[in-house]
Amino acid sequence: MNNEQNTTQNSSKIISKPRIISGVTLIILSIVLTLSFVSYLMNWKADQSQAGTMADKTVESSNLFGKIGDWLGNLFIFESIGVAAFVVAFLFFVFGTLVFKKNYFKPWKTISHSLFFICWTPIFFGAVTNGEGVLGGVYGYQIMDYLKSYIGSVGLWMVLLVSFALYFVLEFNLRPSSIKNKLNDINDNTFGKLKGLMPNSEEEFDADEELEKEIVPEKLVVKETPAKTENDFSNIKVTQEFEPIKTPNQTSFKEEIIEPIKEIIPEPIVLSSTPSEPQKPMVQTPVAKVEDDFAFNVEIKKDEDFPVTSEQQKSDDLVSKHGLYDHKLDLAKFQMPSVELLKDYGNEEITINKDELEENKNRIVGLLKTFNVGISEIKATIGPTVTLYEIVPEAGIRVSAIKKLQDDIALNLSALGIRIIAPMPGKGTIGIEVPRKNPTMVSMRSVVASPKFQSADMDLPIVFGRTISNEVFVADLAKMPHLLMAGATGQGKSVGINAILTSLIYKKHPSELKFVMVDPKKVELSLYSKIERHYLAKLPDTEDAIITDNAKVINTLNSLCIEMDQRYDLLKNAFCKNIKEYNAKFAQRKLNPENGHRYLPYIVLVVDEFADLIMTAGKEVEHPIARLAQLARAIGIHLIVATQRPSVNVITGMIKANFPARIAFRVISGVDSKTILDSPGAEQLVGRGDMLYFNGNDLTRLQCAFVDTPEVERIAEFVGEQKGYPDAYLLPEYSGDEGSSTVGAFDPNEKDQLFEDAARIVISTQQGSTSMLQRQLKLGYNRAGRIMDQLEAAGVVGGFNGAKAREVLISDLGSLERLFDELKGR
Ligand SMILES: Nc1ncnc2c1ncn2[C@@H]1O[C@H](COP(=O)(O)OP(=O)(O)OP(=O)(O)O)[C@@H](O)[C@H]1O
Repeated sequence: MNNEQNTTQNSSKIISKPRIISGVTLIILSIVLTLSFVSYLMNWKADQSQAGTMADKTVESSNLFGKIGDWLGNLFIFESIGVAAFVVAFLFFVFGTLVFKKNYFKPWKTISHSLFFICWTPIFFGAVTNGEGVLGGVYGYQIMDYLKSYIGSVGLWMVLLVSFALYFVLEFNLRPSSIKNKLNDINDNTFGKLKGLMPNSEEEFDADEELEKEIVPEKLVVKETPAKTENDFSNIKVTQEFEPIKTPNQTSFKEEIIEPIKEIIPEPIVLSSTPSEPQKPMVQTPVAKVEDDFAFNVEIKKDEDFPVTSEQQKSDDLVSKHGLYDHKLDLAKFQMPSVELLKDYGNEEITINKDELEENKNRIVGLLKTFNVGISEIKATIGPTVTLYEIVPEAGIRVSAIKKLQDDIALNLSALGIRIIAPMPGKGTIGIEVPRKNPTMVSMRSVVASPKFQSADMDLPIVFGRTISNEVFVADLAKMPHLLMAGATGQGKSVGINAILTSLIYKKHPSELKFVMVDPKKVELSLYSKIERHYLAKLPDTEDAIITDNAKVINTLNSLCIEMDQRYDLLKNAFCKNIKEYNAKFAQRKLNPENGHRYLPYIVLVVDEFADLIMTAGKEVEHPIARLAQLARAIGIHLIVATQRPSVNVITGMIKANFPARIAFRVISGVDSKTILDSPGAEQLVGRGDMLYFNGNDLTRLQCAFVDTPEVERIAEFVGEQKGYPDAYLLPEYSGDEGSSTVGAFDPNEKDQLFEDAARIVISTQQGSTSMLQRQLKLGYNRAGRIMDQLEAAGVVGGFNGAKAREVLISDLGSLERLFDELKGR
């Protein structure tokens, strides 16, 4: 009471008087009720016989609160809910504390617990006592009786037990795993540690608690003074530590208490027998001992322990019902081409011509001598086209010194078409590549059939040919992620493109890969038109999938940009980082096709003569190409761009920056080689598929595999004759600067926000170029194209003019402002 009053006084500054009064009243009421109930339970038999004698002064009640207490006990306990009446008293107390804004109890939790016990306890005691006594009250007995008559004794008990179990599960959120955890916690309990010491009487229990308090600081002392010596430890008076718990039961305790102390600190004492030795961390010993006594439970959460989202459940159900989505299903019977379709060019084994080897060796050694480069070792590796002579210079000759001579040596050997690599990357040698007199042809058949290619686990595997050590060379286009090919005419570029396309067709199902082919020469890729409905992609409403008209290339490239943007949106909505993740998610049926999701095939854009395209369409082509090259990697669009003319106005800085992987066939000059590879060497190649492959880091000399036109034809026919899709893969429609497109009347309501800015830029620069708008206003191609159309409709610029910029129809900004006013007035 005093405490309560104190509390009340302390908080009276912030709690209003009525609150204090009602809070105190409620708490007093709860105390009165509790005492009345206790007293009633002790005397109910005697007091009940006096029921109804409230007004009679002569009749005395034995209840602590007299007749009122008796009446309260009778009302709440006997006539109502039996011992559950205590819960009512408790609720009064709870409300009292709440009035004082004390949150000892969580109100809703307490009320729900209380309500359960107010309902459940009377029925339970009613059933246990079968109505005898007051434990269940009249209410308890009657409800129990009612239930019993309907569901029988067994049913009644089941209801009681199940409701009790449910209460625990729901109120305490009990699950088997959490029960297990709780049990483990109990195992870990400190009382468990002192299992053997558990006292029997309550007194002993209290003493044990004291012991716990004492042990904890003792442990800390030990931990914090690891350098203690024997003398130090002698200061620890075990008996003193436990002095406060000396009770009448001390003797029995003493034995038991000292035992754990011995267990906890024996080692440090032993250690202290060698005082000079630094003390071992004593912490370890007690920990180890404690572990001996207790089970150490480690719980590893399983997948089932984590909540399964409804989305996941849905996809799991779909997968279990239909299996994973199979993108090949539309062309389930499609047969991949067999190696037999490729021509067997006979023996491809490398023959060693010893005379040739000797002659070359002598020539190299002789030449190096003239430059005072002594050789301590020379090794030859014979490849299909060239033999690599690796030279280890004599001791004292630095590779850097030879490197300086590189150009002189190359000049002297250039007549032979020799390439010098000084030093060989990663080796302390100089490499000299000398062409073989009788090179061995590398057939496409041999490389396609090679285990290396057959087992290549890559997204877009390409088998280029063989390395200088006759090894099959396979690379992943998806990782490059785009490829620039250059080489003088007749050096094997077209064969190289065919080798790439053939590799991909041999490895990829039509549902996984689509080609967009641009062939300004009109004849190089025409063979592939047979596989239009299998492997090609095209713009809607176009007849031929293979694009030979440069004007159409711009539309196709812009359409690819739209496809790229759409794919990025799909990936974003699916929370995927790349096409692989996206397709895997789609296969697992986690993406709903009704939301636009679809299986995304890789798209490979092949441009056979890029120089021609740049010359005719200029920046209109360069920009979408650069944009695709910059962004398309993650969404599975890869570019292969080939050119005969590796000049800087074709292979611009922008193109080069976005094409880290490059191939150079033989070129005319070292300058061309530098343009493609950033280093000379391609001019020393021997042609006929001899090539250098640069992956951004290393330069590798390769002999490109040879695939002849009839072979490509056979493959195309084999694929083309099989059932294909109804049409080629349709790219998104592009309604940009098309020559044929007609631009409607100017609609001020549909005017782009940047319309006026764009018009001012066009007038001040007098250039009607969409790409210029893109650059200046930092717009996407599509939006810039739309603005250009609006400018045309408003009469600012003229119509589409092919590769050239549009004609600007207004000469000065003043006239433009007048036009704006006029447009506003419309
Ligand atoms: N990998 C190769 N192995 C053997 N011979 C080859 C190889 N590549 C090309 N050749 C030979 O070189 C010739 C020209 O090759 P290709 O048609 O590929 O050259 P190109 O660079 O495409 O020429 P252009 O640019 O004029 O079309 C082929 O007909 C073939 O005889």
